[in-house]
Amino acid sequence: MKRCMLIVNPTAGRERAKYHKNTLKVQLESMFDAVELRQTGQAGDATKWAEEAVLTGFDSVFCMGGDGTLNETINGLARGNKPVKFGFIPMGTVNDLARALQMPLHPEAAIAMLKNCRTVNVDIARANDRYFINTIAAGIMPAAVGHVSIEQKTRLGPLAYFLTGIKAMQTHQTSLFKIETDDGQAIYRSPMIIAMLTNSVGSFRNIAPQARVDDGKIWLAVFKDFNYLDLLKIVPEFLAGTPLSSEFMTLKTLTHGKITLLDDPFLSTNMDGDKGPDFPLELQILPSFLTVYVPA
Ligand SMILES: Nc1ncnc2c1ncn2[C@@H]1O[C@H](COP(=O)(O)OP(=O)(O)OP(=O)(O)O)[C@@H](O)[C@H]1O
Repeated sequence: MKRCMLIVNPTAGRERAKYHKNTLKVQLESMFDAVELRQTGQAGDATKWAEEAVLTGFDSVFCMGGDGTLNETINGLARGNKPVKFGFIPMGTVNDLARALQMPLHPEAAIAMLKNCRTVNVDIARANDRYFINTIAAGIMPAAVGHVSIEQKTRLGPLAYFLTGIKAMQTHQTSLFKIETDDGQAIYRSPMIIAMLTNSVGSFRNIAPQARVDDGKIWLAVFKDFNYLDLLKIVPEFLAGTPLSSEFMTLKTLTHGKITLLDDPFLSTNMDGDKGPDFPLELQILPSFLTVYVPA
């Protein structure tokens, strides 16, 4: 018997799940013998339930929510560590994974897509004792975007994060990072570092446009400090989709590595849009770990 667990965050995406969860359940009932719908009541539920689904022999786990719910569900699947297929209906502000997988961003269209879908294998990565599927970032910009309000997100969408981040960059705060990889170690003073698995970061594709969801690589961007003239050049280019040049960042790939903060013990990280683990970060790619439902 093929069973599917459906995890819904009722608070995600300005509480829109209530309009779509029953349509999704009906669609899943046409694909599986049984569908178990669970609604999260607090942070941590999605991880706990996804792990339970793996350990109790479910065929697939679906989630409906923003990037935070997605990250929690993937953490449960990774902890369970057995092959269980994963599907999701994007309901957040940015939805980087959906963008990277060319999935419809509107919940109705994403549910309809399941009528004609296939699965692909997608990399995830571990950072210390947690897992991510899009990004782990640290520095002045990621710290600022953690404070974007629901009103700003509603009004501006992903642009709310971009504008808040650009404003924060003008404080010119930098941190000293030591980055150790197979190629050796290097020390950088930087306002921001981003380790990413997909080509979509905060909805933009300018940082690592070559990144593929299954390339087995972590793409690490270490940004240079932007002055006012740099920003005048970068912002219009960035909004037009031009890839960011090496004049403004160092981009490298790794399969595993360690990032240590040398001068600021209080810098926090942002992982898939929510608070991530603290430095030092031990990063490890898990190639093609996740089997994900995507458009056929
Ligand atoms: N019932 C609940 N009440 C409050 N918070 C919850 C509940 N269920 C889950 N959460 C938490 O809500 C957090 C935010 O959810 P999520 O990121 O999915 O939506 P979102 O904030 O609307 O999306 P985005 O940040 O992309 O706009 C999750 O990290 C999760 O831990």
